[in-house]
Amino acid sequence: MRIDVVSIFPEYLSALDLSLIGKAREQGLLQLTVTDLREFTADRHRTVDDTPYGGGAGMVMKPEPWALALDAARTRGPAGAGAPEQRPVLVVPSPAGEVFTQATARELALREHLVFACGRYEGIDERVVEWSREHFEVRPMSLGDYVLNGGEVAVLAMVEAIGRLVPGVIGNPESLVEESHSDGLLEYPVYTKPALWRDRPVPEVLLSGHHGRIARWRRDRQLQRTAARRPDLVAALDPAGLDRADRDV
Ligand SMILES: COC(=O)c1ccnc(N)c1
Repeated sequence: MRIDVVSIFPEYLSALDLSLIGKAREQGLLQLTVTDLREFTADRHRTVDDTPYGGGAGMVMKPEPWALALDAARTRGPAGAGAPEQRPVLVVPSPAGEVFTQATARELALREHLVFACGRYEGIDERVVEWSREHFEVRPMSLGDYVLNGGEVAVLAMVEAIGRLVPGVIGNPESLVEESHSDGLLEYPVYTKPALWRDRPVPEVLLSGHHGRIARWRRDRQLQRTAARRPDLVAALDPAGLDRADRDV
């Protein structure tokens, strides 16, 4: 998978040099390039913003630098030989976007080329989004209902959520199976040594070695936790995925 990120604060994305994503880049599992939008300006001050038409507070990001930067990212193309099979996906982090979920991460982890456009100020001139539709699948994307100062933090979260699903990035793919949202439920609580810690014991069943009882206990905890913290997820569950014991929780 190829990932391109365009930002006026490329150093914000240096966290992607670390840990699992950093290692995946070294191993060639992910090709990730971060580009400074200001490289695509033509004036001495490397201007990327201007006042909004129609008035209002703040500044808007100018369209031309973005068009040049996105064209450069697109033609950098996905890994491997030949013309890309799919159009690249242009992800535009925005509180006005579709909500990014684990399902979105799974969907985007299957794509060849993702381009992330980090907006700042009051946002990017809307004509860039319209212009981009010719060569990209354009996806304004929100992490939830709150506002950030720029798209960079959202890109860090999305690249991690997507990148970890790319085959080979996580050493043990088993650990992807039972995590939150993988089956529509929140994950169960986890424990490790010591068995007794500050007068708090580990739940007995987890020490029993009885795999069936442990699986049942974990599933019950998932259902209870999800019902308590995310009733919206319970409402969205497919009843066919619940067995009789689930319904008794
Ligand atoms: C500038 O970007 C944002 O404020 C943003 C991006 C993604 N999700 C959000 N909830 C906000």
